[in-house]
Amino acid sequence: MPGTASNPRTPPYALTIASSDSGGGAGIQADLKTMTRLGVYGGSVIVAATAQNTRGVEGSHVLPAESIRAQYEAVADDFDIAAVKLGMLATAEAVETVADCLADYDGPVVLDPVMVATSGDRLLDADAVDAYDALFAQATLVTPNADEAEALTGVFPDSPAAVSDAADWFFDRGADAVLLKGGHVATDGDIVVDTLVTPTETTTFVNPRIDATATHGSGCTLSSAVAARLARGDDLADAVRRGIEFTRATLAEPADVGEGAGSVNHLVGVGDGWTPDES
Ligand SMILES: Cc1ncc(CO)c(N)n1
Repeated sequence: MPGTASNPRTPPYALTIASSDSGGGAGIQADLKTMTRLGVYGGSVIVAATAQNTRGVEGSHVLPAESIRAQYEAVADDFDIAAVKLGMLATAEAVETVADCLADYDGPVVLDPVMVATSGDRLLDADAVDAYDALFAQATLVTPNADEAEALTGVFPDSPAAVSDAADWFFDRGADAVLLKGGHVATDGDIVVDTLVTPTETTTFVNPRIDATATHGSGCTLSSAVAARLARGDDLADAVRRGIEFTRATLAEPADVGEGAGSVNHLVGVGDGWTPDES
């Protein structure tokens, strides 16, 4: 039901805790665009401001822990947060601060363990990886790509047995579910297999591979789309399926912006955007 000025509608509210990509294709910018496209009101806690474009990461400035905490408290005090997405957390101190902020939060948490940008630049300090352990215990879903899964668990998830072993590593640390993304895994035939694993169930999502070079922002988009669908009340498997569908749409018609490989296109299907009612 559309709202009116005197009787506003109440959209679900989701929060991204992640870092700014000045270029706009990944990070907080991808998260907020995705949440908007999926009908969710998005808020943000900015951990670091990266100086970044489609070619690479030029620099990164991490906010002080008290500023990260103050942003979270301002949001948590005022909004009913229906889901949280976690992206680039930069340092061990920031990871610990976020884990501490979320200790009392009991809604769904989608944790994208961002470590390296598509361009190859590091986004997480090496000594921050151990600090993640405190966050896995709070995660409803962890969404590693195959390289992140290997860096964390020691297992490259390119077979059902390896997927199961990698997932067990996250379960040992208290995660409720893991989505092992297949985009970085070579397959026979042009398909991508993403596998959602819970301690009791395994669901595979098999899709034709999109031959995309403009993949910047795809991981951020998927994890925030899943968080948005969870905020809208989907169960986990539906949220993941729809998150994959939206991400595939943004990959299939990439945005030709910047001199680098380009970005996923959050404007897919938007046309010229909102226009005033001229009638
Ligand atoms: C800020 C930011 N978050 C995440 C990614 C992952 O692509 C990126 N490149 N930049």
